[in-house]
Amino acid sequence: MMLQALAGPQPLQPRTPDVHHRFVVGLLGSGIAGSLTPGLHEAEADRLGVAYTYRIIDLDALGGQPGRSAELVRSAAELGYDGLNVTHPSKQLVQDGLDELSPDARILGAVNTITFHGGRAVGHNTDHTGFIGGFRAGLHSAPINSVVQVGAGGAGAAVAYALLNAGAGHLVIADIEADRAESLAARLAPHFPNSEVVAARTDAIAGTIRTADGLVNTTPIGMTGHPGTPVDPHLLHPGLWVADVIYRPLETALVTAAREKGCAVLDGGRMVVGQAAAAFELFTGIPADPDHMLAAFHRAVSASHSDQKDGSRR
Ligand SMILES: NC(=O)c1ccc[n+]([C@@H]2O[C@H](COP(=O)([O-])OP(=O)(O)OC[C@H]3O[C@@H](n4cnc5c(N)ncnc54)[C@H](O)[C@@H]3O)[C@@H](O)[C@H]2O)c1
Ligand SMILES: O=C(O)[C@]1(O)C[C@@H](O)[C@@H](O)[C@H](O)C1
Repeated sequence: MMLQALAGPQPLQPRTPDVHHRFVVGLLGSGIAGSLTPGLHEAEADRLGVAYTYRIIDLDALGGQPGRSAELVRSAAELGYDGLNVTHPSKQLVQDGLDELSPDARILGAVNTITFHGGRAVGHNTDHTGFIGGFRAGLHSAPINSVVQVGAGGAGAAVAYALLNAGAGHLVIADIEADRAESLAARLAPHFPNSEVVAARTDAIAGTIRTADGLVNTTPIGMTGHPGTPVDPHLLHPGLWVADVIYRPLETALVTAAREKGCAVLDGGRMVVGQAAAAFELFTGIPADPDHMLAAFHRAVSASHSDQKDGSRR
């Protein structure tokens, strides 16, 4: 399918609210059974008195074929869904099922939110707005003149784009797969002529971290099943803010080490809440409140910890 770009800058285009409508949306991806995003949307809909159903469209349960992503987008449109969130491994693959892409999603080459308004499937990206909204809420006016980012995958692209959009002056991107960092830096640099975006080897960022304003982890290192820290904790210093996008767990080894060093710290919770709040507004046309959604997120995290404790006692 030939994709059209939406004309001009178009951050978020909410639809006109309709109080009598029951919204039906879903999350398309693999390994999503434990995702907290459906619960975040439903809690916000309940709070606002909006009739809302959020379904899981789990590729694993459908035979595990990521190649079906675009076909499933078209099926959801035919079935009357109002929209979809999209996650790994489908954020690129769904694009063949779309009519249009927002300018941001086009630059990022990744879609995490699809709206089906007026018979057109439009791909958006709320990961980058989610990150920067959470960053400003959690770290306030933290400086971004010089930032080191480790990880240049899907989340890394969104975070780098968000930081550059917010005016980052010098952004160093490192990835264990050096070509990923190079291609992300090369893709973003032309869109931000007033910023310096460079790729660096992971073993060559120590000096930059010592003088940087901030460090962001967008690798999976520190999430459940991927223990450790993406950089040597000895490089952290009190003048550095540290952000981690991982939210399972919220308290990663990097977050803990950064707190111990006296760094200002942001965990991955606000980004996941921010992407969900922006997607909710795109789906419904009704503004979501990120603070209420953050509270719902923390309740869900606590509940899942209690379930795990109960399970381990049984
Ligand atoms: N908070 C949120 O809203 C949010 C959103 C998306 C992803 N995430 C989290 O972000 C993490 C990354 O997800 P993704 O979709 O970008 O994954 P991805 O696989 O697309 O990208 C991860 C990147 O990290 C690199 N990497 C791995 N180990 C490394 C190391 N030791 N040093 C340097 N680079 C390394 C990989 O080469 C890859 O390029 C996951 O933990 C995911 O759960 C959080
Ligand atoms: O919470 C998740 O499961 C998500 O996968 C997180 C992130 O990938 C978002 O872009 C998706 O909308 C939802």
